[in-house]
Order: sequence, then C-alpha cells, then structure tokens
Amino acid sequence: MLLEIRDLVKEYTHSARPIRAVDHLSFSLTEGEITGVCGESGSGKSTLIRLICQFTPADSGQILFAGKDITHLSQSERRELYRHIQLVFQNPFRSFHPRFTLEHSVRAGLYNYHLEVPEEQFQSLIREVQLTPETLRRYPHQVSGGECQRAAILRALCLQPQLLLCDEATSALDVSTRLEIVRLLRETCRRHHITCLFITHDLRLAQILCDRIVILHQGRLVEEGPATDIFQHPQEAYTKELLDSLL
Ligand SMILES: Nc1ncnc2c1ncn2[C@@H]1O[C@H](COP(=O)(O)OP(=O)(O)OP(=O)(O)O)[C@@H](O)[C@H]1O
Repeated sequence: MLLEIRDLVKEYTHSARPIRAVDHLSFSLTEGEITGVCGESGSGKSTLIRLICQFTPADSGQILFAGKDITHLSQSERRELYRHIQLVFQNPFRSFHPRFTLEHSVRAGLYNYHLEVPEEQFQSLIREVQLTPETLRRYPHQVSGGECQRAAILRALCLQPQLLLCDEATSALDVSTRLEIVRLLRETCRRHHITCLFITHDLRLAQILCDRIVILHQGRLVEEGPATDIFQHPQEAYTKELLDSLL
C-alpha cells in the first residue's frame, strides 16, 4: 500500500454548527493504481486532500505514506513529502504565478528541490504532455485552460512523484478538454508507475480513468471496490442513486 487512511476524522468547529467533514474514514491506495474518490458537493473530498497534504490538521486517525506516519509533520518534513506527493488543482491558472512563464514555473519546481532533469528528458516530458517548447514560453494568461493543466501535470511529473493528487483537476475545463486531460493522466500514471488519487464529483470521468472507486457521503465511506464492480454491481443504495442520476 502506498497510502493508508486509517479512521481519519476532521471536524470544522468554528461555524455555528460543527461539521464533521471527514468521519472515521479508512481506505488505502495500492501502488500504481488510480483511485477515484467520488461524492456529491460537501461529501468531504477536498478536506481529504487537505488532510493528506497537511494543509489542515486531522483531529484523529492516521495517514501513512509508504509505511510512514505522515499525520502530523514538521514544516521541513512536509517539504520533503511534497517532493513525493504532487498536486494538480482544479483551476490551472491559479496554480501558476501570473508573472512567470509556464516554463519558468515548471523549472522552479525542480530548482526548489535541487533536482535536475537532463534537457533531453525534459523535452521528452514536454512532448509526453502534448505541449510544445513554444507554448511553455508563454505566460498563464496566454494559454488555454487545457494547456495550462498540461503544464501543471508536467511540473508534477518532473519531480517523479510517487503519488499524484488530483483535486477536481478537470472540472474547470470544457467537456472535450476534460477527456483529453483524463486520458493524459491515465497514460502518464501508467507509464511512470505513479499512484493517483483522483477526486471528482463526475462519476463518468471516474469510470473512464479509475481502477478503483471510493464513494463518499457526508464524510463517510459508503462503498469501495474495483471500478467495474462499483459501476456494474453497486451494493449500496446511495451508490445506486448516484449512478441512476447519470442516466
Ligand atoms: N474551512 C471550513 N470551515 C467550515 N466548514 C468547512 C470548511 N471547509 C469545508 N467545510 C465543510 O465541510 C464539508 C465538506 O466540505 P469539502 O469541501 O471537503 O467537500 P467536497 O466534497 O470537496 O465539496 P465540493 O465538491 O463542493 O468542493 C462541507 O459541509 C463544507 O461546508
């Protein structure tokens, strides 16, 4: 197992009514697999990502990465962790500095970790994400959402992460671009043996992309299993409801 979530709990207490966004959640990610975490708005998907990345502290439970407890890390340990766990966000434009070219930002990811990718390999990765050196020399406002998201995938890829976390990484794109990015993610993860956690409310995309599916509802795990089982033989009423809403 590359990532294990064990009995994880996160409650937001500063609102009038405390909200348990993640409620005794347990599941794990097998190395090299793409797991889709699916649920409606408010089911706790983004909170889960924030907990894994340590953007917010867990109340209880454990997160293990490659067997190591990463639930509560120091700042320097967190920095080291981010080399191995890369994130692709929903809005590609917000994940790049507007005053730097895409290439500058992609290479900065490497400088930050004192890493070097031989130029030939860098050019090959650019081709792999179906960008051109010319597009990379542009600023974020000079490229399309799809191109910007490809650059975000390239930036992650350059660091050779073990785990890629995608938080609604295709939601801000139009339908055909969404499919292209999903295919790119699938091919890239397979080729580089990257484990992927793909957070989405879009079950159709999860069906195309994912090996395994975890269904969340109000912070709880409703059902999990191989994607084919979940889509062809859902066991839980809530999963059936979600699938019926696709028809
Ligand atoms: N910072 C916060 N403070 C208080 N409540 C929060 C906070 N962040 C999220 N919540 C609440 O926690 C619950 C889970 O939210 P979360 O954003 O994790 O769900 P989600 O499945 O990612 O939803 P969406 O798909 O709409 O982004 C929701 O009820 C939300 O209102």
